[in-house]
Amino acid sequence: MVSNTKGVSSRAVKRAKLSESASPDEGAQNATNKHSIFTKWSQDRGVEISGVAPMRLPGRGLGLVTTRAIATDERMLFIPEKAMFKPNQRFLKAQSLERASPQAQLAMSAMTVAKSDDSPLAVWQATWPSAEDLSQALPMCWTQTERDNLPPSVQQPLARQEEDYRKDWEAVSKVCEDHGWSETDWMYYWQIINSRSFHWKSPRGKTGSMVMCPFIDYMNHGPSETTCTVIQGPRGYEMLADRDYEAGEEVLATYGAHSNDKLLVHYGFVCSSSPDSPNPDDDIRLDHLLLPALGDDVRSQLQDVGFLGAYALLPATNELCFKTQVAVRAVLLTCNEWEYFMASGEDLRADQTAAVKAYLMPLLSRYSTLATDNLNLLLSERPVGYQQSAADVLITRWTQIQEALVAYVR
Ligand SMILES: C[S@@+](CC[C@H](N)C(=O)[O-])C[C@H]1O[C@@H](n2cnc3c(N)ncnc32)[C@H](O)[C@@H]1O
Repeated sequence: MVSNTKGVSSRAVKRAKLSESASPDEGAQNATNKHSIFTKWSQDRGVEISGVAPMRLPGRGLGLVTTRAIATDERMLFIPEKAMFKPNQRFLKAQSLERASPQAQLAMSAMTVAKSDDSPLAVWQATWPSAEDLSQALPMCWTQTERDNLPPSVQQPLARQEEDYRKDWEAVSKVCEDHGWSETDWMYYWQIINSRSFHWKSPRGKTGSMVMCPFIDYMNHGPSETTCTVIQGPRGYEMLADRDYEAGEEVLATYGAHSNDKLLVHYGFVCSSSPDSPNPDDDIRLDHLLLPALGDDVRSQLQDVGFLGAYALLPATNELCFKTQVAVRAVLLTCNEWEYFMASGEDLRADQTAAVKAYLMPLLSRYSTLATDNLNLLLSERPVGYQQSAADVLITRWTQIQEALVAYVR
């Protein structure tokens, strides 16, 4: 039993379940209604909303937009703990799922409620993306052709996500079978939780848990230092304006200092980033180029000092990350020189920046060729086997990679 979802008016539920009509105007009207109904539903549960409202935004689903001018530090949202949807520990215990991952526990709790007749979450569910929206956006659901075009740096976080998904499915598959729910049903709720949950640590509890928070889950992501502040207070989450806003501006929160590779895998989008306006959180991973080039001895030396892997070019500063600089110097320098650089960040004798760049040039040039080939294929008139949305996001990511490489080797 999830206490914070009790008592929803069944009239509101039925209204929210109105199917979207064939007429575009009526469809738009219903879409507006379901967001108004959910806004009221959230307020009835103690969510405080001031000066923001949900709005459909091109290329990013729904987002929160200011309805009036907002001053720096003004509170736009407050989500009390009582309005949060939490894992249902009693149900999880009864199903022997206490040891499942926090994501699996929350997804299973949400699915159980959402699939019940007259679901108390129906008003909220009506505002979530559809299974089709998710499968178009998330690489884990893409066809092999689309996945083959992903940059090599995306493969590792994708493999990790698939491993997490597989373990969670193994943990819950029997419970799903008992309830007559398919893996496709389950995957939808797993993906919803993956992209819409928060980590809440109750001031009363010893441990934290993953939760869902109504209304604030409309908020789209922006890079670090460019977004509103979401803080956890003793009674709930607050969202404060980071600057003055005019009416009609989108307000963003940051989901973390994530690279675009990670955003693509977990959330199905990439932030804009170009040499003129780089994303401070982005990096262009170079492991697939550098690790094979280093050789066994150097790799083992780097492993000993904790510098093996996670090599990157940083588009925001047009520089190589420190680990990459250490790794290439392990090839170029004597042991003393290398250790001096590792400890001080400076070269003992002449500055090795140009030598490091010269070492990397053939590798980066190979990567640039791969980016060009993939872009040519995606930009060809009719790339076979690609959904438009997958092709678009791949074009964006490969262009970012290509631009960062060109800016560095210039
Ligand atoms: C917590 S939800 C935010 C609300 C969501 N836009 C919706 O329509 O329900 C997270 C999802 O929003 C989308 N999103 C968030 N930030 C975005 C951004 N900066 N650009 C494009 N899509 C974004 C992604 O689909 C992501 O998985």
